[in-house]
Amino acid sequence: MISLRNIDKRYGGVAALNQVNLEIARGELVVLIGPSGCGKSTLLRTVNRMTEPDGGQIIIDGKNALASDPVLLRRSIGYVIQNVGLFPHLTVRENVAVVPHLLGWDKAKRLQRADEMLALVRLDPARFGGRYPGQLSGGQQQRVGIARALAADPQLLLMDEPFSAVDPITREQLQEELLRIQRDVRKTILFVTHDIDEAIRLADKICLLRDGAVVQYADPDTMLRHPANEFVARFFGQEPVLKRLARYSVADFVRIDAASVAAASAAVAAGADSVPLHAGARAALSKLLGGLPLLAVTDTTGAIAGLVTLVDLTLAESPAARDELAA
Ligand SMILES: Nc1ncnc2c1ncn2[C@@H]1O[C@H](COP(=O)(O)OP(=O)(O)OP(=O)(O)O)[C@@H](O)[C@H]1O
Repeated sequence: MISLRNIDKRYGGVAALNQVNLEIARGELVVLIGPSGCGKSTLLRTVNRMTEPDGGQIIIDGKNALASDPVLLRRSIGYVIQNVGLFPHLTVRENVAVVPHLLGWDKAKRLQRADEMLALVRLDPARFGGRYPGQLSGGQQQRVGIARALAADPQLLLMDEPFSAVDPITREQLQEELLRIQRDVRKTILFVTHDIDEAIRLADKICLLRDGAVVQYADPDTMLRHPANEFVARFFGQEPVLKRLARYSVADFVRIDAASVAAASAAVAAGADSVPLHAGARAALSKLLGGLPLLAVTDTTGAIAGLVTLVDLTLAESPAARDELAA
């Protein structure tokens, strides 16, 4: 889908990008990560030519992107940034319909498309479509940003720290939504973040940059288990097994046999804490590390579905550990 070949970009004496090579397959979600100033945003922005590289080739779907009209190229690529950049004087529905409008779709079609996209990001079009961006929370605005980026059905989506301006709980919800949307619509996504857990949770592949160059490009498991060098190992830090938990939810570990459901019900009746099935495994782990023997797990209706324990999350029962044993 995308081939970046020998991309160079210099600002004065600084090499922001230095011979970057990257192959991204159709439908893959690739996260760019690395220390501040390593070139993540610059690399992302060369793909839609908001930054023109000094050298190298960008091939998108077999076409030379550096030879195409940059305005048309940008319209064909979805783009989501940190503070969304919604137009304050347009309604939510009109904001989502901006690119279809630029592409000349007729009004009925583009408004219908906007409503479909709002529903996709779980904003009720009847309730939110007519509001103005200033009447939404930060997380809701971010959802509108995603709906807008998807409105013209681009195959490629560029996301530059899209979730970094929201609180941690909203951020987790948005990550969950993005994974769900990705299961539904499968786009090729290039995603910049500073957040290691976010990278591990979302990425099919992580590209770790340093001083404008690619240090390692691999799936998160490989990156954590087989860091290419000391820099990669230090960047991802301690406890790689726990970090890999970021990719899993409580549903991957829950015990649902009758005895477990009974034990969980008794624990809740005695005042024990619970987590929903879709909660992240790391969130459950931090509760358990607070000294709880078990956590009850609830389903979408709030009914008790089973339980998880510390052992479930950290030892051989975990999918991560099973992978390790199988490897
Ligand atoms: N317009 C510009 N003019 C001059 N230097 C620039 C410009 N844009 C980026 N740079 C420099 O290029 C390098 C890479 O910047 P870039 O913004 O791509 O890094 P980043 O990894 O996205 O950083 P951060 O994580 O801090 O957002 C940095 O040294 C930066 O100072």
